[in-house]
Amino acid sequence: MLALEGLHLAFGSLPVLAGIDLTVKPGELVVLLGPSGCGKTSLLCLAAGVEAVQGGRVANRFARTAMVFQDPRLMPWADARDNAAFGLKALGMARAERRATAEVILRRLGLSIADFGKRPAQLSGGMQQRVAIARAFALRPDLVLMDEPFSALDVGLRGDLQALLRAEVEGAGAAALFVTHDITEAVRLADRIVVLSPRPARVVADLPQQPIRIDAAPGAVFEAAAALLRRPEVAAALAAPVTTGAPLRNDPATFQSLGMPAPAR
Ligand SMILES: Nc1ncnc2c1ncn2[C@@H]1O[C@H](COP(=O)(O)OP(=O)(O)OP(=O)(O)O)[C@@H](O)[C@H]1O
Repeated sequence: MLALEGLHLAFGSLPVLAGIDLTVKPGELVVLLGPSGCGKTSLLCLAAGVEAVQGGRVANRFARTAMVFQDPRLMPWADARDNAAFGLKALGMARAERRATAEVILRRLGLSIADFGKRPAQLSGGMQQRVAIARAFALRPDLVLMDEPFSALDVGLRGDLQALLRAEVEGAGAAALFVTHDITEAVRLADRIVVLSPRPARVVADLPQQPIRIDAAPGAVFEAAAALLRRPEVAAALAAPVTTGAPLRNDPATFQSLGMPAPAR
């Protein structure tokens, strides 16, 4: 289990986290949803141990933690296969086995054999992000920390990668803490959604979700997002209009206000 207890963080005089309590249990996909700049990346860096704890406690009892960033951070001189295999050398795996392991995961994530030998500059943004996800899952992590890994991608591609990511997390039996400011992404992925307030961040809601089938109609995603926004504390944290009691119209303008495309009629 990952347990964050009473985390406080400030950068100089700027308070960023104001007492965060959060747990991630084995096998659970927790989405951390909050407005831009509220401190989500900082929280993830504390959980990963790359930011020093100032106040509170981080206890990570998972055996192996991997991280995926918004920017794929691939080695520009290495091909897709060597990038995906990057962490395996440190585990003492021989080169042939590293490459074979990377190929299996790259294939699962939608790369073809013709792509394995390409360097990042020869791959699209979406393919680069697939390689970054492969690099993380090649380690066979039991916890994956993800910082808005799809936010630079266009909407259609994001849907594909969300589906692949969920399959990968479930296939590995891993737990995941996934940061986003996109409510539709949150409802598509989460077993649990933890909502943060604007900076300094506090947890305003911690809500179990009925996971939506990844191939569900856009209307189902809309309904789940709307249900979340009917909670005043969530709407306030995300600076969305409070929708309590008000009928949500199933029209393109309503979808647009939620940052998602309207479903095809
Ligand atoms: N190393 C740093 N030094 C000083 N200020 C920082 C540092 N890192 C982050 N900040 C500030 O802390 C606040 C929270 O940043 P953080 O990146 O954690 O937010 P976020 O919720 O991930 O934002 P976004 O959704 O835009 O990615 C921001 O105001 C940011 O400018």
